[in-house]
Amino acid sequence: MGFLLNASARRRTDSDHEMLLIGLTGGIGSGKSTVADALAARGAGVIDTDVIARELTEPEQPALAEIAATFGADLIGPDGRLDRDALRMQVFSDPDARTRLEGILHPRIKDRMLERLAALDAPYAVLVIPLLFETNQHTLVDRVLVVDIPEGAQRERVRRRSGLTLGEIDRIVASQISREERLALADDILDNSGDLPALLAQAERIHLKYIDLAEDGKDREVR
Ligand SMILES: Nc1ncnc2c1ncn2[C@@H]1O[C@H](COP(=O)(O)OP(=O)(O)OP(=O)(O)O)[C@@H](O)[C@H]1O
Repeated sequence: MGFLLNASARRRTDSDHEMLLIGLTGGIGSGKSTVADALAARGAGVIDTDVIARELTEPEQPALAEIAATFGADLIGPDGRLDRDALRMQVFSDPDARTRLEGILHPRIKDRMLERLAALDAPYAVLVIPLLFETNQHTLVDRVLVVDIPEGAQRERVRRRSGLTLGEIDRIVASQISREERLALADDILDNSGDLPALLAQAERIHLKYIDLAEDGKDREVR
């Protein structure tokens, strides 16, 4: 067993992997995908739960049939594809609906994530989980890496990319854990208030740190 002696091991509860597990999270538009791509390019094993959620709701997938049965067949277009915006609108302001949707997707996401994790060959693994704290999945990982962004820059970047209105962005931000709470729960923080090169330089440093931690874990295993 590796990683039992570092501070992060306190999180090792309902999961027991040999590989160092990093949970990567942050608010909407904070830069999670950018960081995940940079770490993957360095050799980290990256598993993105948003990507898995999209795969699970492709046409013909069992989860999609369950979503249609629960939320209405009109969410599926004539091409068999899920109308993600319509579903988001339905669950966004309705906590019960949101819980039902999570009940359909989360167990499947977790299964697929663990399956991919078992197949990874990498020095450490990064699980990209946007709602890591909100869904209590920080108990799954050894360390939590938060990408932090000030609210002004966050609104601006999301607006530029998504076409959401500022009001819609504010509602999404308000539905997530606060920036302060997220930072308080982080083990490692990347500050994305600067430009892209500044973020990538931090990603490089954290990658080297994780390589070291992964090596330490292996050493303890051997001893
Ligand atoms: N430091 C930066 N300077 C300028 N643009 C940036 C910076 N970091 C990220 N971006 C841009 O901001 C947008 C959001 O970044 P990214 O997609 O990595 O965030 P995310 O946290 O994965 O978003 P989401 O929560 O929507 O999945 C992207 O268009 C990205 O290229």
